[in-house]
Amino acid sequence: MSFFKKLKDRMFRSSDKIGASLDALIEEAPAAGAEVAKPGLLGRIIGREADEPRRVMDDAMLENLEELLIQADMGVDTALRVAANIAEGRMGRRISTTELKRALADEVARIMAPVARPMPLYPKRPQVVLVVGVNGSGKTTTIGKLASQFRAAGKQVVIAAGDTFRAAAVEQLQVWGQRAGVPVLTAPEGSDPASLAFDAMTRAQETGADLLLIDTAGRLQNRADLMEELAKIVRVIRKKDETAPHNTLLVLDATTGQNAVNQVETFRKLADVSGLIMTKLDGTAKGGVLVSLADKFGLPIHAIGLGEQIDDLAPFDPEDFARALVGLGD
Ligand SMILES: Nc1nc2c(ncn2[C@@H]2O[C@H](COP(=O)(O)OP(=O)(O)OP(=O)(O)O)[C@@H](O)[C@H]2O)c(=O)[nH]1
Repeated sequence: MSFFKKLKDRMFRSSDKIGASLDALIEEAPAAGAEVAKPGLLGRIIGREADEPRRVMDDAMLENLEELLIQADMGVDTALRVAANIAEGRMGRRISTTELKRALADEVARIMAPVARPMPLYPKRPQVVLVVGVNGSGKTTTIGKLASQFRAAGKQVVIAAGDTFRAAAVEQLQVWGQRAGVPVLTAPEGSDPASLAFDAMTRAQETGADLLLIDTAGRLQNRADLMEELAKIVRVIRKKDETAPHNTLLVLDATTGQNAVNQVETFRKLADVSGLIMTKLDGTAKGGVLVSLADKFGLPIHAIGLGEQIDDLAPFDPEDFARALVGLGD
């Protein structure tokens, strides 16, 4: 299945997706003084763009557009700038829904293009990938999906179950390891995650593994503890390879909307985040938060999660994402 098809089928299933709101923005009764041209009968039947409803781009419409983008979790700053860019050169003109969607998709794709980058692979063996994020963001699932993809690409992968505080998390990772056909190194519940990371590093080096994926705990209640724990893992693996970790991936749950912005801010203080993976983009109307993140932080978005199955991790394609986000067809 193509990326776009999967995105379109799965992403933003919710009925309040941006596309529907954009349709309503043009079609619904506007504020007093604004003008909407109703489509002719033929236009309604065959749905030609020329016959679509149109609305004059004026201050009221600009304001509606700003509100819509803020509600779509783009964040206030990004929403205002995107709306202003769309209005530029269009003020006083009657525009159709399709024109509005295309203009928005172009703006979104322009913001997203620089951050759409796959996780870089380095000539390092093992390449150490530290995976961070709050509990429930989808770390375990994402590690399983990544392991499976890298394995399918011929890489030898080892997983370290670094969330030693929760037996359930370790068990879940073992299940994903089995599915991906990748060994999962574990340690007794409550033991030191850094010591497990060191053992995993040793094993990965001895066995000539290409990649070592290290899961970490995600409790944010006590930031100082978490920071110390992550710092200790990094210190310990650097005893074996001073350039490690080579990637620090922050896994974010798209359904949390603007909360994801706070998580990036927090985790950037806790660890040297090198890239993002956004999970659960299927079935949420909050995909706009990716635009906000790209605009605010410029961190690479390596992949997106579109479901709970092992092959539901897709590379991030800015144009397809933008079209799916605004509800444009192929
Ligand atoms: N729909 C959907 N669900 C996802 C996706 N990624 C993860 N999930 C689900 O989200 C839930 C949490 O995922 P986990 O991988 O356990 O998250 P975690 O960050 O490891 O959480 P802890 O194990 O609590 O630390 C699970 O029910 C997953 O199946 C996704 O892309 N789409």
